[in-house]
Amino acid sequence: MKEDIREVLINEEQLKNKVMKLGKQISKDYEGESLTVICILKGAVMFMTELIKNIEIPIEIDFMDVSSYGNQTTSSGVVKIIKDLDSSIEGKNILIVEDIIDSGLTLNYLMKILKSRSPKSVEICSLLDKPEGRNVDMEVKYVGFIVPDAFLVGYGLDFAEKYRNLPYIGILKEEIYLS
Ligand SMILES: O=P(O)(O)OC[C@H]1O[C@H](OP(=O)(O)OP(=O)(O)O)[C@H](O)[C@@H]1O
Ligand SMILES: Nc1nc2[nH]cnc2c(=O)[nH]1
Repeated sequence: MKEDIREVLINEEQLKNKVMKLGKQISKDYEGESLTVICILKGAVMFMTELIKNIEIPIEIDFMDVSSYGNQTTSSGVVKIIKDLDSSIEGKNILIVEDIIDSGLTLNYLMKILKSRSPKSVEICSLLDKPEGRNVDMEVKYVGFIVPDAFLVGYGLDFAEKYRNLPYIGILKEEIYLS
């Protein structure tokens, strides 16, 4: 796997520190409130499990799986729900946890669906934000790192389902996804 990585963009230490900081901020912002954390499968799994260890208020978790990329490196623009939430979110504070916002199409679609279910509030926490890729405007309350316009893998992010278990965020060599 390592030989397919052009450069380590964010190392384990940087990830750990940032996740800790985000967890503290979320704990402070939702103090005295209840919170449901929604993990968007599969890319956000590693981030979400680390993040919730750093959230110090009681939370519930739920999972949703949507896909717009398939095995491609650019969004198809068509977002498909593969797995919906298990529970109702009516009247609840919702925090959507994502690994990356690129075109914004996935979250734009998700926000519309979740807001139509009458939650008390919905906010987004994304580990990575790639503003150069954006096709739709998106308000993101919590962002870990602003990243350049390159295809990233590791810490949950994949290319064709591979590299998710790398403990850092790396830039994938172009010859891997162009071949
Ligand atoms: O802002 P966008 O351009 O919509 O891209 C962001 C989405 O792309 C990735 O999901 P993917 O469909 O690859 O599924 P995965 O999380 O299961 O890898 C990522 O996890 C985000 O959900
Ligand atoms: N793995 C991965 N998935 C993405 N989805 C949107 N942008 C990216 C990216 O850079 N890497």
